[in-house]
Amino acid sequence: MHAVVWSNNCLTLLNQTLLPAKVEYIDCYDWQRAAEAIKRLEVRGAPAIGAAAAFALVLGARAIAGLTMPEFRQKLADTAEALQQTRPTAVNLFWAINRMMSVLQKLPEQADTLAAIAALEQQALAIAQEDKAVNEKMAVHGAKLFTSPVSVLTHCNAGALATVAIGTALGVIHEAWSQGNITRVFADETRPLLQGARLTAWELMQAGIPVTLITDNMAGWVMKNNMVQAVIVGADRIALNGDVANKIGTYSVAVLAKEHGIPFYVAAPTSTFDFTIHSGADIPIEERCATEVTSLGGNCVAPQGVEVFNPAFDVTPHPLVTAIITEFGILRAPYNQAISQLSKQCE
Ligand SMILES: CSC[C@@H](O)[C@@H](O)C(=O)COP(=O)(O)O
Repeated sequence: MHAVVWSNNCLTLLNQTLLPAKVEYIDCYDWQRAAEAIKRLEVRGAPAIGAAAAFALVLGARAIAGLTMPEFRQKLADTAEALQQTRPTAVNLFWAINRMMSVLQKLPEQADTLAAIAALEQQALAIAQEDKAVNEKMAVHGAKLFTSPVSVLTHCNAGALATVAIGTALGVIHEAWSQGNITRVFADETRPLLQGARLTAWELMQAGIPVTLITDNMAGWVMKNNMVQAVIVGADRIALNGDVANKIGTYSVAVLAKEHGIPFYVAAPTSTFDFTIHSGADIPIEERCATEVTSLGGNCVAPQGVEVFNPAFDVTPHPLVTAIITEFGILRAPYNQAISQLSKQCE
């Protein structure tokens, strides 16, 4: 199962809006289709969005190969700008686009558009390849947090479907489970779009990891009854002070974990850290359309015309975060220090 695949100048995306009912792929031959897929959540999850946007830029570059180099640069900058508009919260999108555009700055003076396209493709492939390596390192570091068999709870989907490889939080779960230290995963269904029910439950069942699906409002009761001993989630953007933006509902889970004395872990690669913002207050929170809340499985579940608030993400304040698992190791409070140290390692 691969969420993002690049071959023969085509970006193939597993259509996550149809899972688990249908396993269908979308072949993107132009950047516009890839951008549409990001907006519609056909491809979703912070690292997967970043990789998809990188390949979308290669598609965009191929379409304008015949332009002069100055025109090519300008047009590709417009494409990058349009891709940045697709989803505002996951910083991996901006990180990947910036990495791609920096390739153009490093080209030799005499480089033509074909050389530029080749360099862009190499960079997109490197972004995808690195995500794989980073997932594996996080899994190894994160598994060290689990030294005896426990049940864990997760929210949304931070698995293979959200990345290029094994996932962030689910990568850690997979590794700890293979070491005998995770006995069961409780997956929040994750309203409104049910990434937990549709994607996480499906992924874990495919991997043979015991999973129990619960609705979001059951998490507190599950904790109260000692049915989970840790929470582990992914992230879409982490500020310098350790505040974590992730799928809406994550904040509630973190508050519940604190109340029940359960550790709350976040697994995220360095591409999910925004080293330019000081706190979660600076993280743009995507708001999505009302119909995601007023309908369920295509059926209307609310009165026509009701006012709706539909933030796709929330911010968990850093005091609620027990540890952040990265490819470089485990970060703990004080996060300001740990994250500024991390930013130096990434330079
Ligand atoms: C490794 S993915 C981490 C996050 O991107 C994930 O938890 C999440 O919130 C995804 O939201 P989505 O709206 O499905 O893109």
